[in-house]
Amino acid sequence: RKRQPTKRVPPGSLGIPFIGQSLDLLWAMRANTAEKWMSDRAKKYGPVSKMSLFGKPTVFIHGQAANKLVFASDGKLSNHQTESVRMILGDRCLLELNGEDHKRIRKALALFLKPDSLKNYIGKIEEEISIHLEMHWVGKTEVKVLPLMKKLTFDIICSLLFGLERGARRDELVQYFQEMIEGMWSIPFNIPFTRFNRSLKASLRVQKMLKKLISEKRTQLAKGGESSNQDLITCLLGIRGAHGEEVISEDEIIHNVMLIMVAGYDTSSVLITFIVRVLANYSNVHEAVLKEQEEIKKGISYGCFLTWEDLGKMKYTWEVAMETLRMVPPIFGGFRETLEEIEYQGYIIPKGWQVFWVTSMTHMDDNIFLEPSKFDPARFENPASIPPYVYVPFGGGARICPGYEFAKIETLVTIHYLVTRFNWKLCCSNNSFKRDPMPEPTHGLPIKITPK
Ligand code: HEM
Repeated sequence: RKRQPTKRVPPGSLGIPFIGQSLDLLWAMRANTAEKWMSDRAKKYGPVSKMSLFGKPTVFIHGQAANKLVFASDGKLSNHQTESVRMILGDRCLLELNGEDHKRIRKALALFLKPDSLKNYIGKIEEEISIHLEMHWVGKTEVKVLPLMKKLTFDIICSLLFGLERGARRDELVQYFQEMIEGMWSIPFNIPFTRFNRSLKASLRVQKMLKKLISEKRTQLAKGGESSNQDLITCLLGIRGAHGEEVISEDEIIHNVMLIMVAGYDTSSVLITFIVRVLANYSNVHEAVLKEQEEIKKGISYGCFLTWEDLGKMKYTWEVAMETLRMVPPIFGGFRETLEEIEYQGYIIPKGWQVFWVTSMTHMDDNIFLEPSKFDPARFENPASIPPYVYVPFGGGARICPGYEFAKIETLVTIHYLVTRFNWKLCCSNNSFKRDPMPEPTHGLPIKITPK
């Protein structure tokens, strides 16, 4: 009788209980060798391997088929964040929801984040950028780009998404918020004086502030005070069911507002910072971006804002952004959890295990992108030529980033103002960066600037 081949879990080691390979990966991220660490594992164990990350057995898969499995198998995989992310952001945020609940909240967020709504906010974004440049760039000879872009994107989020004006309250929120995000990718030991413990405390303070904000917005809404150009919180409070009841619970609003803060702040600021670095490193790219933006500037009358049509003309600038995202994706990768035992490439992935996908594994694959280390925006001249599930800076499938258009608008408008108002060069020749977990250029990318 022929023996059935026994199914095997993938090769690899789960390492020391609970800690596994978490510290190795975090160290590699901080040394900017995480991509190498992952590809070394792939060379050693093949396309599917096991390890233990952030307290859970994990299978690392990569390549086009792996991305397809992660992004298009909603019934077999649930979204799953590490324990630290769940405890800090809350269990009602989109990242933790699946099925109907996930659809309901995404639909609500899309009401605000869809291009038709965002079109109305370009002026408000420009206003924040103008104030930012006057305060932090004009009259300076040297600036650090990353911290400034973080400040700018946080201000844009506060103004557009929360309707929170400049002042002491915004400053207090940013301080707690920064403490909160520091422990998101850490081992969830809730022991005093650890990063994780500080993050949890800061998360409670942020939640308290948001509760108060929501209560104020609810009162305003009841008085009929808000109508057009509403902020995200007001928009979510305004969604009503058949009997006039609120459809999104208060916890859901708080947890998702915190998620949007996190998801929208670090990502876009990193993208804009790395575009600034690209423009300093490649004069031909800088010239082409400047030419495109100067043309658009000529068409804007004095005192008027950029329009949706103007953004549509920024084709080359967006190709530069896409190539920057290919080479330095802000999101390193992510996790899913198996809802049932899955068979993949001859191995089984047991129920309840984490599946780990990594963005750069297809972005830097020379079978997909020729000469992947070369910066070449022309790869994106015809986006339809890029095969599915290989270019994934915004993820894919049902969980593809809902903030894509928002990120695109703030990036294009910021770059428009930076290139048309300033010249710059890098202060340090060191082009390296670390991940924490977002990419951070050395010293936050100091540059010397001169006004045009
Ligand atoms: C350059 C900027 C950005 C990048 C590269 C980016 C990247 C991503 C990626 C890769 C995912 C999917 C993660 C997964 O499948 O596990 C994601 C999800 C998400 N992003 Fe973004 N993002 C950006 C900006 C934004 C902005 C500006 C917002 C909000 C205003 C936002 C909100 C979200 C949310 C809410 C999710 C969760 C979606 C879900 O689970 O259904 N992102 N983002």
